[in-house]
Amino acid sequence: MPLSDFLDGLKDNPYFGAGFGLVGVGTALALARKGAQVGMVFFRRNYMITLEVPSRDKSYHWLLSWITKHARHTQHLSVETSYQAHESGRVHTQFDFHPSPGNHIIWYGRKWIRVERTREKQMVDLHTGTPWESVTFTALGRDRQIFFNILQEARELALKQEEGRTVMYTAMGGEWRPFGFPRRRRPLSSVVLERGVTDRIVQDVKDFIGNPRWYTDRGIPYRRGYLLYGPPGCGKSSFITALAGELGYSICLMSLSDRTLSDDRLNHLLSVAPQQSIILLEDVDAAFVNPLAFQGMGRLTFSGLLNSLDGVASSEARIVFMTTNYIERLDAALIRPGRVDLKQYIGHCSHYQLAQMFGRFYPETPHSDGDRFAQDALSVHPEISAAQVQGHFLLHKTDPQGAINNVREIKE
Ligand SMILES: Nc1ncnc2c1ncn2[C@@H]1O[C@H](COP(=O)(O)OP(=O)(O)OP(=O)(O)O)[C@@H](O)[C@H]1O
Repeated sequence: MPLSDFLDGLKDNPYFGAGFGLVGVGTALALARKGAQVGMVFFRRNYMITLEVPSRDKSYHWLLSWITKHARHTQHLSVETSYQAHESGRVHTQFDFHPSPGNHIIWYGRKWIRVERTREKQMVDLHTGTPWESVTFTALGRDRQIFFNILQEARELALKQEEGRTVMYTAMGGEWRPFGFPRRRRPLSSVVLERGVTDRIVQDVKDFIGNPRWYTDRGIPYRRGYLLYGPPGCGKSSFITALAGELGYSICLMSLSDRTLSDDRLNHLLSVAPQQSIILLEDVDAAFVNPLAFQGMGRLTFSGLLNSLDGVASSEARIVFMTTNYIERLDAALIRPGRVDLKQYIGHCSHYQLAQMFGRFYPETPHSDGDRFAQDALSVHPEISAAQVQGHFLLHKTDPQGAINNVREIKE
């Protein structure tokens, strides 16, 4: 049979005709899909711009706050809880809301912008030990300026939040992360220490910050160490927070009893601490009861700590504050000059402090009331902490006479 007759025969076959039609439709669909994909890629390449910001980038956290502000109506949030328990039993908790992973649409600069926050379950950022994250901004058009504007605005927003505030950083893996929202600066006058103590330390720190040349001319590392010691609740941490506020510095808070801390990590953290910050090592005795004992605890060694402290040097003023309730437990090598240049005992309230605190809390009362309160309180409780006194005042918020008459109850 000639070929043309054979093909005519196939055409007339109803089964074959239907199959041919299906194949045709399938092919057309596949082609259309491919075409759409290619078209989309072409469109993306030529008419859309994207910006990816990985979580390791400095602007990542600024941008999350920016997105929170602009995606105000988003119903999909994730929470970032900052929690810190101190040896003394104090606990800080803070909840920050951010847009959850997924897509968010934002109207900005007369454009719709798609913001995609992704979190990789399989990938971990080795620096911080947290899941790898990124945000990607996609906008129509080819003008990158919009991304510059967003970054700029996010930075300004973050700086504004920090204005007049003290930023607290905490160590996350190998880097410092802001912990909670920046706090309102605490005025130095709100922490009442023994007469002359505040001035002594503030003067010393200001002299240090103001005289970098003195150090460089003599080839001395530009750093200064402070140790505040004494019973709990007497104002060590509060004073350091207020001092940071006074200087316009932030605080990098670290606990040496953190078991994941190694010599290398400590060294690294101290060398990458943000500029203009006070490094605060709280409860230093907790990790170093005895230099031999902690070799089994984590991988931080006593000599590692000493090396890290000695290595802390930069052209920026580097200030390290340590606090402890038990100075007698500290190894002499840790607190020798060069590592600790100024030691200050912050003790139980003196007559002077009690009268001052009374006057600050009840400003409308005469001096003599403050004196009477101080005298009565000390006669009943010779060793009393400022935290206890503050608690007592809070019980008698609007009743100064009640605070005086009930001094016996203070410790309860
Ligand atoms: N000298 C002080 N003047 C005013 N308030 C104080 C003073 N000392 C403590 N307080 C108040 O008591 C609370 C606890 O104080 P803070 O944490 O500063 O004590 P601390 O000495 O650092 O204690 P710890 O040794 O337990 O860390 C804070 O709320 C603080 O406001």
